[in-house]
Amino acid sequence: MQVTGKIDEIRQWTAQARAEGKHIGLVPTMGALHAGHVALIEAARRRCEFVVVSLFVNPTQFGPGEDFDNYPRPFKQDIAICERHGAAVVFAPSPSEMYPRENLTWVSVSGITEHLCGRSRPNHFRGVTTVCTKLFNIVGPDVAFFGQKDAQQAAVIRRMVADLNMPLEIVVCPTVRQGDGLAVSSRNQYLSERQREDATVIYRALQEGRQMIESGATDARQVRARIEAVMGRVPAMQIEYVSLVDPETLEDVERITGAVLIAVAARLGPARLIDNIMVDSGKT
Ligand SMILES: Nc1ncnc2c1ncn2[C@@H]1O[C@H](COP(=O)(O)OP(=O)(O)OP(=O)(O)O)[C@@H](O)[C@H]1O
Ligand SMILES: CC(C)(CO)[C@@H](O)C(=O)[O-]
Ligand code: BAL
Repeated sequence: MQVTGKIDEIRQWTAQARAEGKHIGLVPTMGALHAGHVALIEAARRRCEFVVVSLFVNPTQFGPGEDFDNYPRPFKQDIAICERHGAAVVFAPSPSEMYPRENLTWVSVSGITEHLCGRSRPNHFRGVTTVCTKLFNIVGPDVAFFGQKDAQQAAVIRRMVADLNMPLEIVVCPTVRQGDGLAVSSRNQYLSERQREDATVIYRALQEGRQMIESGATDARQVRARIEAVMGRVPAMQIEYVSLVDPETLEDVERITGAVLIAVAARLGPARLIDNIMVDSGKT
């Protein structure tokens, strides 16, 4: 496995792989790799002969007061995980390699970025879409792999790629969970043992929402109230949002007909946690 922080170098390596007829898969990450990332790398390996994993804590997607400085960066461990799971290349640029000058050019998706996490993280998705565009331009992947855990991010990237005719396919992989249902996330590291236990209420609450819908509930307000009540059993849980939205437009739904995405965000001590499930009411 090769490792580089240099754009010129990764370009040479991917050009060579392309010339050899290999499909290039890209797994964009911010490092602190875990089972969720490993599932993306494995999905990439099944589809592509040449898998690039990027490790880059992207400053432009963090707002003031967010955890950019504290975000975990266990570089050696990440390299070992990529090697173990068969990546061909790790691309781990520095901030100055990615942003050598003041950035004046942004890629931003309107509409769907304004719901859910967009409300509390105003420039977040602009940072994500800009850095993903840069990564796509640098690596030139045939396929890029994202996780459903960040459902809004996946929807935004899909939309950007479609709207701008970017020549790659986006694959979204299912959320990897721990045995008790908690979605695996790098930010779970911020939780104390007690908070880690409390965090399991999020998935239980989502499951209650699923059961209500599968038992025939069609009023989104009622389902939301139930989810909030279950999460509220943990006094330390500060709910940011519980939303039932259309999976593509991410607009709130009032009456549940067909597929609905239930998405939540909450603060628990030092961590901001997000999770979601897709539920199909079977009604059209
Ligand atoms: N539990 C998971 N299951 C599937 N994919 C995941 C999971 N967690 C993260 N991913 C995906 O991995 C990619 C890189 O995400 P990132 O490096 O931000 O990890 P993260 O654990 O989501 O970190 P954070 O806690 O900062 O949100 C994203 O496409 C993300 O959706
Ligand atoms: C897609 C991404 C790597 C862009 O920095 C990041 O938002 C993430 O890790 O989900
Ligand atoms: N996984 C999403 C990246 C972020 O929260 O900044």
